[in-house]
Amino acid sequence: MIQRRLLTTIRRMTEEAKRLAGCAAVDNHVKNNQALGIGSGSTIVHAVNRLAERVKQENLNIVCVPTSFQARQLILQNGLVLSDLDRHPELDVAIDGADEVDSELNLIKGGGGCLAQEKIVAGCAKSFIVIADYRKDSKNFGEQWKKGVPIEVIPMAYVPVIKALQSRFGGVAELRMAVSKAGPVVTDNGNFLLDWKFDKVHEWKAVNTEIKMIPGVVDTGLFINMAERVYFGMEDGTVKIRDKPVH
Ligand SMILES: O=C(CO)[C@H](O)[C@H](O)COP(=O)(O)O
Repeated sequence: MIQRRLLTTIRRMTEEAKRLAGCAAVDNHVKNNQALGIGSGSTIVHAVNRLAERVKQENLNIVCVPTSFQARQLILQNGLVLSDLDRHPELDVAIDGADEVDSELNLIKGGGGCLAQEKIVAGCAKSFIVIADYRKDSKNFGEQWKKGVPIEVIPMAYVPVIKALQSRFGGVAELRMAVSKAGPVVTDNGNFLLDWKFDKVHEWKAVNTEIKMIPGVVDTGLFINMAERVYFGMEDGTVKIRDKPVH
């Protein structure tokens, strides 16, 4: 009973932390006449709610490019203007969640399986802003996020890619299985997902490039040197801002 209450309290606190991060990012980065990239996951829901509120209150002229089927639904359900990269290949800001953020502001993304479109959209934005709760804040990858690096692969290549990953970089790579469907998770692009559980801290920029060179790999959940700023919603109700370090 006490344990259940504690779990409910933690869940509520985490949700509030996500909300605070999402609102802060929208309030600080969204201006009139912008084209925005809309990320995927549970944290972005709060950002889109806040965006819809501001668009209504301030009569803003905003178009939104989604990173997934979920993001598209969110945009439509909130009465926002849906666009795409054909019409808006240059975005002012992209806002998205993350599974883990390291001290250099590199990210692991793709826990929700949308990494390929998320990376394309983030790459089209002048500013890529990340929103996350306090559990995502790490010095090195793997400290907080234990599910590995998601990697999207062409279905016919999943076994050779698993073999290549394990022999070149160690660790264990597994095909992500669906929960309410028999068989594997299929991405919005019709591909499979691998979760590569690495067993050491790597030089992530080089590893990302090498993984992308394996035939059959569509993209990785490693977002290296892409995020400009991260908003962390904290347990105490504050928001911590972290900018990309200047070296
Ligand atoms: O990369 C993602 C989906 O592919 C999400 O942004 C990431 O998994 C974070 O999700 P959440 O906000 O639910 O913690």
